[in-house]
This record gives sequence, structure tokens and C-alpha cells, in this order.
Amino acid sequence: MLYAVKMDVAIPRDLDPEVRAETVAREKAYSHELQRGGEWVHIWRMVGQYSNLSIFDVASNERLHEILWNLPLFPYMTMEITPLAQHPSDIAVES
Ligand SMILES: O=C(O)C[C@H]1C=CC(=O)O1
Repeated sequence: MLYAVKMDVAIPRDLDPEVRAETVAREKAYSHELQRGGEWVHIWRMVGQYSNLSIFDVASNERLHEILWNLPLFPYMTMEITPLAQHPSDIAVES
């Protein structure tokens, strides 16, 4: 199942810089692990924003929830989640 997830990050300005750096580093490692495992298919920076647009390919709603809930930056994020379906005009799936 494919999902587009827009993540907007808003880390409080007064967060301890060490906590901030450590949380961002854990987020990066967690993201890399999921990308290598094939569930986090794309991650794009949204120009001019501390936001990304990501594509996930996961087995279920529950699995996506688990992945997102465990993001180290989850407490500082707002997300918009859009389930994706094949488009009938996609030449990759045309028969
Ligand atoms: O920077 C971001 O967009 C937030 C987050 C998502 C993955 C990652 O490494 O950082």
C-alpha cells in the first residue's frame, strides 16, 4: 500500500541544542534503516520549508502508523497522509 506523507517539522527554538542534534541524528538513522528496507521509498525536501514529502510502501495502515509514531521527531511534526492508488493513465501499468 502506497502513501504520500507530508511532514512539517517545528522543533522548539529553546530545545537544548544537544538534544536537538541527537534527535535529528536518530531520525536520520531511523529513516535510512527504513529506506534500506524498502518501506520508505522516497524522501524529498520541500523547497524553502523544514518539511519533506515522503512516499511509503507498507503492508497496512497499522504498519504506517507504527513507523510514523516511532519517528524521533514525531513530537515536533505535523503530518498530512494521503493514500495513493494507481492512475489509469500511468504507462507503467497500462495494458
Ligand atoms: O528533515 C526532515 O524532513 C525530517 C526528517 C525526516 C527524515 C529525516 O531524516 O528527517
